[in-house]
Amino acid sequence: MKIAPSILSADFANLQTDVEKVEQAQVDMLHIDVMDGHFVPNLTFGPNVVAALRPHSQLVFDCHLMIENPENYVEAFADAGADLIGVQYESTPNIHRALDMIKKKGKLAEIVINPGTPVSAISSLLAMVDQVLVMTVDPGFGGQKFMPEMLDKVAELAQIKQEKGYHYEIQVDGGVNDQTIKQCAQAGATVAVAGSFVFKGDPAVQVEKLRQATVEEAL
Ligand SMILES: O=C(CO)[C@@H](O)[C@H](O)COP(=O)(O)O
Ligand SMILES: [Co+2]
Repeated sequence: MKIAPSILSADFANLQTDVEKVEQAQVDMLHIDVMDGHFVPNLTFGPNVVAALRPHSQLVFDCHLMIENPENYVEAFADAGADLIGVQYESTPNIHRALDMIKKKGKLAEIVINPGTPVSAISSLLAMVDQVLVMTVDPGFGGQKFMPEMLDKVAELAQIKQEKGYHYEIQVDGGVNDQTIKQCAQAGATVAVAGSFVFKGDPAVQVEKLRQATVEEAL
């Protein structure tokens, strides 16, 4: 299981330091939650923050765009240094165009589904994406409770991937801690985002707890 700390719960006054801490913990990617105050009732970072962090980290930057009409911002995030760009299925009538633009910019493309969206809604997009993100909370805030009923969607995506020979990673995001990550791994998730759990203590210790939990699950 890959680990992707979300900087939504980092210390915004010391963002560079917190990014360096998770990088030293050898995590697999850095999850950057972009919110516009329209698609979700919260505001966070724009491409300028991504560009500011880029020279300070070698990590894969995984930008989770919780914004309306993300196709208008794909280029800006790609140019700012995003490696993987996630767009919410619910955020635009032009979801295929948004994914296509990400790929044309040479970046990894991710489709994200909210708790109310079934896997069947994105079946025609699965062949083209590098990652599918199953939200395990309603998007907008860190520190919410994990929704175990979303795990059926993770299992469904794992089965489709195997049957069709698709290559996407299956990411879970929201309420992931050293207990819920075990259920995610069991259902077939391959990448776990964790914000409040990682930054509520020493990130190195917290990341190790997540790793240990998935190792135990595999035994
Ligand atoms: O996309 C989101 C929230 O909308 C997430 O990436 C959160 O940042 C996860 O936070 P925790 O639930 O792990 O605290
Ligand atoms: Co996120």
